[in-house]
Order: sequence, then C-alpha cells, then structure tokens
Amino acid sequence: MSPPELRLGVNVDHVATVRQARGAPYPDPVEAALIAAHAGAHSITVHLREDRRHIQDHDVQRLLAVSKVPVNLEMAVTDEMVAIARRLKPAYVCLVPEKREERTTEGGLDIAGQLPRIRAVCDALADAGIVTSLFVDPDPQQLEACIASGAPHLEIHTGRYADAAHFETAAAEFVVIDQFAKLAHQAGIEVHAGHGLNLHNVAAVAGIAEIVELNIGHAIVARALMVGIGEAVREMAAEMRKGRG
Ligand SMILES: CC(=O)[C@@H](O)[C@H](O)COP(=O)(O)O
Ligand SMILES: NCC(=O)COP(=O)(O)O
Repeated sequence: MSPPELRLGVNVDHVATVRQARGAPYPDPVEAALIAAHAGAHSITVHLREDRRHIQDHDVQRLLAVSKVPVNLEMAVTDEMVAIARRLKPAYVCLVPEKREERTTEGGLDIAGQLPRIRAVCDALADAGIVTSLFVDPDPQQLEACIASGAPHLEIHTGRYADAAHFETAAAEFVVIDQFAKLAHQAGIEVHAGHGLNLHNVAAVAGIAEIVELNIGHAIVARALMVGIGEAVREMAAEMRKGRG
C-alpha cells in the first residue's frame, strides 16, 4: 500500500524579509503565496512574530482574504497572538517558541513545561474553529505532553537534522525523527515536520510515511531568488515525491 499523500506547506516569511530590508511595498509575500499555491503548494505558512521582523498583520489579513489554499499561522503562545488568531480565523495555527534575540526558531516549544497553558490555548483556538499544531523537538517527553494537550497535529522541528555538520549526526537525528513520527502517529496525532529542510535533505524526511505535511520556507525563497517562486516550489515538490517513493 502506497504511503498517504505528502503535502507541501510553503512558508513565505522571507519574501517579507526582503521587503522589510528596505521598507518598500515589494516583494509581496501574498503575491508569492498565490504563485506558490498555483505551482502546487497545499497550504501557506506565515509566522507573525511578536517583533514583526518580516510578516506584518496586514500580510496575514490580505493572505486570508485571497488564498485559495489553507493558511497556517505560526505564532507564539501569547494573549496577543491568540486574540489575533481568534479574530482572523486561519484554518490552522502552529504554536512555536519565540526569543527576541533569535535569528530564526532555535528549537521546539516546551509543551511539557506549560501543559495547562497549552491546553487552554488549544481550546480557545478550537472554539474559533482553528486546528492547532504544536511545533516540538522529537523528544518523547514532549510527545507525552502533546498527547495530553489534545492538540490534533504536531510539527516535528527538523532543525537539528537539517543543521547537522556531519553525515553521522544527521543520520542519528533522522532516526530520532523517524521513531518520533511513528509514535506520534500511533497516538493518533497528525504528524508534520519542518525547519531547515532543503533540496538536499528533504527526500529522507519525505520518505517517513507517518509524516503527511512538510512546511518549508527559507530554502524555497532562497531558490526563488534564482528561478522564481513557482519553479522553486515545483522543484521542492518533485524532490519530496522522489523521497516518498
Ligand atoms: C517554526 C519554524 O521553524 C519556522 O517556520 C519559523 O517561521 C522560523 O522563523 P523565521 O521564519 O522567522 O526564520
Ligand atoms: N515550520 C517550518 C516552516 O514553516 C519553515 O521553516 P524554514 O524552511 O523556513 O526553516
């Protein structure tokens, strides 16, 4: 039996990074999102950070008004972001950690250490019709907490795998991701993965049948500078299909 379809979520944050670098009205992450969807993206991810370093509130509003594919809003676990999500009602929210000084997300969200808070936020988002995913390191303690939280989805932080300096380290991290994905699937949680995936490392992760969605942004936007966002999405989707087998 062939593995379930593997969806590609395209994160357009860093189209906004280029725009914010000059404070210009272009490039527009919403235009990029429309092109990405036309090229085959199954969903669009935007990370509305507390410091608004790239995606702005108006980007989220405009994207939700025009997107033909579901929007996944990544956000910190704050009252401000919960209120924004409940008002704008994206299809999905992915709860992620944020540290003001970080260049990018440095790890997964600590669910185990704040379970009552996570449960309350998941309930508040579900009450607004939003499906919540938890962005976590592939750590068994975090899986137990994800199960206890009642969140229907989780996204495995693939950063340690993607950033590994040596093949052996990447291979060891891959085994951790694979085992975590299988345990999460067995627990009835829909399994996604993302962070740092690119054309060179995505195929192995795509081959994990229990993972049904990959969220990829920086590598696609970087490639888009050379070939355009549509071609960059098509290339990534092809590499994912190769890995899926
Ligand atoms: C949660 C995650 O890994 C990314 O989707 C996140 O958006 C990274 O933050 P930046 O997009 O600001 O690099
Ligand atoms: N959650 C991962 C994501 O949306 C994109 O991460 P990256 O590919 O920009 O590292």
